[in-house]
Amino acid sequence: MPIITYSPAYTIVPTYECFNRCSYCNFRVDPGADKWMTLDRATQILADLQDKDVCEILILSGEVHPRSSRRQAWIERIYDLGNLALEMGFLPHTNAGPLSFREMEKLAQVNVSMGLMLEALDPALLAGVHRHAPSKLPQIRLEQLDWAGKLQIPFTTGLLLGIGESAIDWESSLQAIADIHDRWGHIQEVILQPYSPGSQESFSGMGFDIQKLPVVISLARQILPTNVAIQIPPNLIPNPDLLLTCLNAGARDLGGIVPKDEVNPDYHHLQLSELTSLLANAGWELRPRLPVYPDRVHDLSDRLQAYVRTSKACLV
Ligand SMILES: O=c1nc2n(C[C@H](O)[C@H](O)[C@H](O)CO)c3cc(O)ccc3cc-2c(=O)[nH]1
Ligand SMILES: C[C@H]1O[C@@H](n2cnc3c(N)ncnc32)[C@H](O)[C@@H]1O
Ligand code: MET
Ligand code: SF4
Repeated sequence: MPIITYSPAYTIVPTYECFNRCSYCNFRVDPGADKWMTLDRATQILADLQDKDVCEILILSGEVHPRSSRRQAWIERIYDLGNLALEMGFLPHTNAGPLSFREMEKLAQVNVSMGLMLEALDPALLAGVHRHAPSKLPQIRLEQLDWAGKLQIPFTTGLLLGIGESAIDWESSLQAIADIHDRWGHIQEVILQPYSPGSQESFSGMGFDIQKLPVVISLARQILPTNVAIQIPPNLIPNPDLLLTCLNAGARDLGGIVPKDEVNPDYHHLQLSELTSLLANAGWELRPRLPVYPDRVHDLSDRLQAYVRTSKACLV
């Protein structure tokens, strides 16, 4: 049977505080308004996960301003959380927004893959949903993808669909990702993420017309090199038939299946057993994977490769 993958994951949030205010965000709180995740708390959480089928620790963070005096402590905390996860047998994947080259290099030491959504290139968004989000400048994000390539970090990026971008923009954003991948070969997957309205945000847009997702997947499959997988989030796709149509259009990965989707807390995942039988009935085998794809493991440091080999490798 042809294979569809997912990553058995758990999300740790170093902080929800974020100096950006993307108007579709259901995650952020104001700077200073939450307590950062402590290493003690993370140790407890990870200890509770030891006997569960979890391999990836997704470290997803709100952002401290690059010129804030708290920036360095924030990076240190994210580094320490990654290191702790490794030492406790898990494999971290961090997405903490744009980083300086030095910061990226540092966090790469304790992550088997990292990520940053390109989202969209359309400059119109800077007057729309990204009006108060300096981190979402397209040039900054393209530069991040390029730096990640230079550092040979196995990388996840993607498009956020339905935030006011034009349909032409899907093509140019995908082409930009393909071009960077041609240069460095480090993009392991591209997420096609339908913007999904939640209860906390200020935007309250319509959400992406989910019926169009298969079309965007076909477009992505035409533009992206074959060794870049297309990831779609099953909890944001409201009916099983449409999910199967997306797979037929070329999506091959369902991303992190987590107990709580921190970005879209209003959308729950199906039970793994339900998802497995849904796919099996349509002739697909659902199989767990690591947060680093097999063909990218050789890019990791010896230390990280050793962790990959001895991780709870629930899998492989
Ligand atoms: O559960 C989620 N996982 C998200 N992930 C995690 C992803 O599903 C997995 O961590 C990767 O596939 C690595 O295994 C992201 C990873 C990125 O690098 C960039 C963006 C996202 C977005 C989400 C998300 O909205 N929800
Ligand atoms: C982690 C990634 O999640 C995406 N993101 C942020 N808010 C939403 C939402 N309401 N719906 C879908 N995706 C979202 C952003 O692109 C971010 O980079
Ligand atoms: N702040 C980062 C970004 O937007 C990651 C988390 S978003 C909820 O790229
Ligand atoms: S989407 Fe990310 S950058 Fe934007 S406000 Fe939310 S946490 Fe901050």
